[in-house]
Amino acid sequence: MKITNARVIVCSPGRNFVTLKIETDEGLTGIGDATLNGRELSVVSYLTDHVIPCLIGRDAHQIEDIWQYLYKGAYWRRGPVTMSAIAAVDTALWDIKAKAANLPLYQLLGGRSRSGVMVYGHANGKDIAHTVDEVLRYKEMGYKAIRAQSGVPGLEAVYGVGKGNMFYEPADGNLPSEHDWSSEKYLLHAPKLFDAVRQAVGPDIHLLHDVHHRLTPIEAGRLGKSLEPFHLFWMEDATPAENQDAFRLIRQHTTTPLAVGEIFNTIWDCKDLIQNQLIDYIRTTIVHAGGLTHLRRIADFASLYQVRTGCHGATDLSPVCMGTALHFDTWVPNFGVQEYMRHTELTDEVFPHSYSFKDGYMHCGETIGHGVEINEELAAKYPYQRAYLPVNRLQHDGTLVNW
Ligand SMILES: O=C(O)[C@@H](O)[C@@H](O)[C@H](O)[C@H](O)CO
Ligand SMILES: [Mg+2]
Repeated sequence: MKITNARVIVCSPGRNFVTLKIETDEGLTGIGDATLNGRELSVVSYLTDHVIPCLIGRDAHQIEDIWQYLYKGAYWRRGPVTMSAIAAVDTALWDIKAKAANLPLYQLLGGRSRSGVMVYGHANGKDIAHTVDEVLRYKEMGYKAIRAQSGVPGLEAVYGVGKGNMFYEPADGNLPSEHDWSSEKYLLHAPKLFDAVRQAVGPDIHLLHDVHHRLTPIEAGRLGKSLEPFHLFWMEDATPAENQDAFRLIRQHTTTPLAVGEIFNTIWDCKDLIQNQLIDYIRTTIVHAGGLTHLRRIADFASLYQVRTGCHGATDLSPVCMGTALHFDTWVPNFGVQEYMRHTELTDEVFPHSYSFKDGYMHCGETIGHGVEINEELAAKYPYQRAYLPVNRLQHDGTLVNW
């Protein structure tokens, strides 16, 4: 089956999405997500100018060979732009292969390992009382796992605290908006938040928290220790992980489980973390980590060390990524949890899909392929709009820190 054409579709039904569509001489088509929040057009160019010309005429069935060809063939390996572009090709080809086999994608991976995919939702509040209300609202909706974030007294805007109730969208500005930060204020506040949340929600709900790379390793150790009484499911991105060894220091101080990896692109970003058992959950997902082909490789490696998966699932990953991740989650033996931030109704209209949510679990559906399509006519009504993620500065002197 030959690849005859490939096209990039950029749309912005409320936020930007980049989608690759591959066509074949047998009439089968497949789509893949290539969205890289705030840097979307660089992936568009990478695909259009450099990848698509190399795809035409290749056998769409040779997924592994095409993956290696794009990864090794570029000479310049890794990085978010390269790996998101490879991911889009890979996802579209898996979609095509599953359609050719007349099977839902998870069947090609090895079949079903579980009845449903446990997901966590986002409870965000401006203060502790508001976050507690939100956590209870998510519990009411059936969620078994809930991430809690709250505003910090004395800080104006804090990561994870959005404006609306269901749809949190951090890329909010034509230029990056500026937030202020104080680790001291946050470290005093977070244990109070989880004390209140745990008391209100009871012992059975899994609670998660995202630190968004904001602490030093020793501060993260302190936070993890102070959250131990509230038995979190995980503490995410406690410190930046360019230096994977930083997690050793956190580990020495706390038994709070650690998750990291939404910004990782390859197995090399998490190899040391995994083999030294410095983390409990790996957050890489389809789009930013080279597609299903590479994500599967990471997950298999992680399984040797009892590290479980917890795929990134923010709204800047399109429904195409979400749908594909749900097939992966349905199969992967060392599954932990899947993040689920709901897309808006308009986004769901642009990307009709067969996945669904019920009682805290998601189901990838039995549609052949990955089960997500794009309505190109509707997509064309919402052209690209520049939008950046915020930046963060220390409150007391304006030093730029991690957002
Ligand atoms: O855990 C998460 O979902 C996040 O950290 C993301 O919301 C992240 O901020 C965005 O994906 C950035 O584009
Ligand atoms: Mg995160």
